[in-house]
Amino acid sequence: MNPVKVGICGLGTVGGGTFNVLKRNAAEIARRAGRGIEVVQIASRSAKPQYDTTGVALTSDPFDVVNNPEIDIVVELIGGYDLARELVMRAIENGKHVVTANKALIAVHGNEIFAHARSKGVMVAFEASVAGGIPVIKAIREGLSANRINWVAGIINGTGNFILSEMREKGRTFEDVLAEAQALGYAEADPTFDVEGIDAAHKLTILASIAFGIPLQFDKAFTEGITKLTIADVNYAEQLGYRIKHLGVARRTEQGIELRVHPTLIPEERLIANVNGVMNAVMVNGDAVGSTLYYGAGAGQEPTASAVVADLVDVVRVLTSDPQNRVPHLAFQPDSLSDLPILPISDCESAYYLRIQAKDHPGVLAQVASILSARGINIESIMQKEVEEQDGLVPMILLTHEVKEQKIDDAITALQQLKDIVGEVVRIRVEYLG
Ligand SMILES: NC(=O)c1ccc[n+]([C@@H]2O[C@H](COP(=O)([O-])OP(=O)(O)OC[C@H]3O[C@@H](n4cnc5c(N)ncnc54)[C@H](O)[C@@H]3O)[C@@H](O)[C@H]2O)c1
Ligand SMILES: N[C@@H](CCO)C(=O)O
Ligand code: NA
Repeated sequence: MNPVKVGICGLGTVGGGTFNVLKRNAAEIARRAGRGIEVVQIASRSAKPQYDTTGVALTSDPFDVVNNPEIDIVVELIGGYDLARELVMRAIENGKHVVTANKALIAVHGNEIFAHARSKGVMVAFEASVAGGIPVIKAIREGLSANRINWVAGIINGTGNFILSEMREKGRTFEDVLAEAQALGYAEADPTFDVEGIDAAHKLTILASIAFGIPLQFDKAFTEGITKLTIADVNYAEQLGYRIKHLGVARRTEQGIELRVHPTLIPEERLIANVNGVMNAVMVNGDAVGSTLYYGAGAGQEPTASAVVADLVDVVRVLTSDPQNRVPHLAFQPDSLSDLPILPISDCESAYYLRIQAKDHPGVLAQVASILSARGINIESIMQKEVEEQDGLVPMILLTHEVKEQKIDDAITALQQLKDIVGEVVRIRVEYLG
């Protein structure tokens, strides 16, 4: 089948990321979508963009993209309210499906955009608009559709969380960290949107609509940013056992919906209190499922592109005429499953904790180290305990770097043959999960 033809408006942080991910993972994406996805035109302000756009038509006018009869899906990544609205409405008018990362656009003009899209029978997808790469819209809309949602609460601005984390952990100044967030491509074009809570309010508005089934009502959101927070408050909160996080909260009450973003004290033992840097996390509480938590990068080039491309795949799947292929059971189209082998445990790689019981003789440690190093196993750390009263043995605890299981098996066999080592070597696998 012919590839689906896509046009991108805006080749900045997210546009560049989307272009790169589509190119790099083209084969994998086609296996999931059931068709190739080809970028045929890009509207960019720069005549010579920093990406390899060979074979792609470039234009400085984004209306060329939304009016291009060849294009099936328009990806709007320019940002802002007015031009983006005009482009998206025109794309819909022209019968094109739309994917956008623009939360300002959806929160403020979404009701009108969705009505127009319905009348023209096209899709508008916007997963990247909330919490960047975290598929939280999909989780609420699809995975939690059995529930009456009670509340949603989340850290939904990456720039703000990055600033608060760096200030707290490293004592850096607000201005210094904000400048870095801008350089890293996290911040909005106007960073007051990030630090005054406007961006978080846009996102919360979208989450509340999806959670409670209400129209988008950004103008009703209570919005307070992080600019008035002081290090003194962060420290006092910490002494009381709390972290201060900038949170968006949407809660159903008997009287109506709370819709508010502001700095919030959260008990430090909560998972969400430990979400730092540019990471975002959204908790959703439903009457059947209870509390659930979604975590990941809330901003940045490729994390955001991840969500944009996933929306493209969703649209392409719906476009296929075969209902069987729309949502493949195993995520990949059945005729695209690959025959990658499943590895036996001996070929799996991890780090290891080893506990050895040794006799209290000189030179045991050197023998242990030489057995490990002969097999290319690097030691991360060693802890040797006092002689244990009862049996006169010395427990020796080692952490290794990552290595294939086969090598550890060999080493354990060799260690157990040493005359100064008693009993079995205890082995527990270590995963750093970074
Ligand atoms: N950066 C992130 O981490 C992130 C994450 C989620 C969502 N978003 C959203 O994605 C959208 C894009 O953000 P970004 O960070 O990529 O911004 P950006 O400023 O890096 O990119 C926007 C691009 O659009 C171009 N542009 C502006 N007007 C244009 C015009 N008339 N014609 C052609 N090109 C034009 C700019 O030159 C720029 O290259 C925004 O809506 C933003 O809120 C960004
Ligand atoms: N400026 C936004 C981008 C992601 O939406 C943030 O920092 O979270
Ligand atoms: Na998302």
